[in-house]
Amino acid sequence: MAVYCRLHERCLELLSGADILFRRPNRLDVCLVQNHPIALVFLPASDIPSFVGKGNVDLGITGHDVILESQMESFVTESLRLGFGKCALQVQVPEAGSVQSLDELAGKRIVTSFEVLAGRFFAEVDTRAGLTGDVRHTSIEYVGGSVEAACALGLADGIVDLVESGETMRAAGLRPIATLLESEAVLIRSSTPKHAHLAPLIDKITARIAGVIAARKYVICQYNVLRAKLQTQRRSPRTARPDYFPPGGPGLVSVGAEDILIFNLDNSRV
Ligand SMILES: Nc1ncnc2c1ncn2[C@@H]1O[C@H](COP(=O)(O)OP(=O)(O)OP(=O)(O)O)[C@@H](O)[C@H]1O
Ligand SMILES: O=P(O)(O)OC[C@H]1O[C@H](OP(=O)(O)OP(=O)(O)O)[C@H](O)[C@@H]1O
Repeated sequence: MAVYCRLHERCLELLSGADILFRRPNRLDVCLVQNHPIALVFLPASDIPSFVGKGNVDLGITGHDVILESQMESFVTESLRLGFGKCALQVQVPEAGSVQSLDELAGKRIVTSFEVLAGRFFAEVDTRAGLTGDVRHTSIEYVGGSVEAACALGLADGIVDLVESGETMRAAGLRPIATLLESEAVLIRSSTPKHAHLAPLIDKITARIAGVIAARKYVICQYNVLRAKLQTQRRSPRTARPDYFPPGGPGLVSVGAEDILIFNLDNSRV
C-alpha cells in the first residue's frame, strides 16, 4: 500500500484509525505492518497512480489531481474519497497585470507542474480563440515547484497551480480566473489487479478506512428531556448537521434537554 507525503499526518491518522500498526524506520520508505500481511511504501504523490495502476502496489492514497495528471484514470479505481487534501487546480494571473481573462491568455506563456492538464485545458482555449494550425499556441512550461513565482520572474503570463487556502496565490500577487478541477485525497486500487488472492485483504482495508471516515462524520448524542417537553416540542427545521441529532431535531436538545452528552466515534481497537 502506498501513501503520499504532503498530507502525511492525515494519512497516518487514517492508518492508525484503521488499526494498521507499523513502525517506520528512520530514512526508510518501506516498512512492514505488524498486524496484517502488508508492506507500506511511502512514495511521492505523483508516482502512486502509476505504481497502483500497473499493479505493483495494491492500494494507494494520493490526490485525485495527480491521477488525472499522470493519465492513469483508466488504470486505477478511486474506491473512497478521503475528505482531506482538498484543493483546486486554478489558472492564476497577476492581480495588477494586463491579462485578466482566459481569452487574453490564449497564445501566451503558462508555467505549471500540471503540464498534461494545463495542456489539455489550453488546447481548448486556443481552439476557441482560433489559434489553430501554424498560429502560435499557448506555451506550457513545466516547473517542479514554486510555480507562483513564475509571473514575477517574467517567465510566465499566467500559471496553473493548486490552491487550498489561497494564501500562496495572494502572497504572490495573483488571482484566479478559471478552475480546471477540484481535488481531494482518494484511496485507489488497481483496475486490473495482479494479485487476485489479495482481494479479500484489499476489501477489508478499504472497509476499515471507510469506517474511519464515516466515524468522523457522526457523533453520538445522548440527553434527557422531561416527558412533558417531549410531547410539546415541535419538530424543528433541518439544520446543517442533521446527522448529529435524532428524529425531532436539534430543537429538542437545545430547548428541552437537561444533560447532554456528545461522544465522538472511534474505529480503534479496544
Ligand atoms: N495546498 C494544498 N492543500 C491541499 N492539498 C494539497 C495542497 N498542495 C498539494 N495538495 C495535494 O497533495 C498532493 C501532493 O502534493 P505534493 O506534490 O506536495 O506531495 P509529495 O510529492 O507526496 O510530497 P513532497 O513533494 O513534499 O515530497 C497534490 O497533488 C494535491 O492532491
Ligand atoms: O492555497 P495554499 O493553502 O497557499 O496552498 C497552495 C500551495 O500549496 C502547494 O504548494 P506546496 O506547499 O506543496 O509547495 P510547492 O510550491 O513546492 O509545490 C501549491 O503548489 C501551492 O503553492
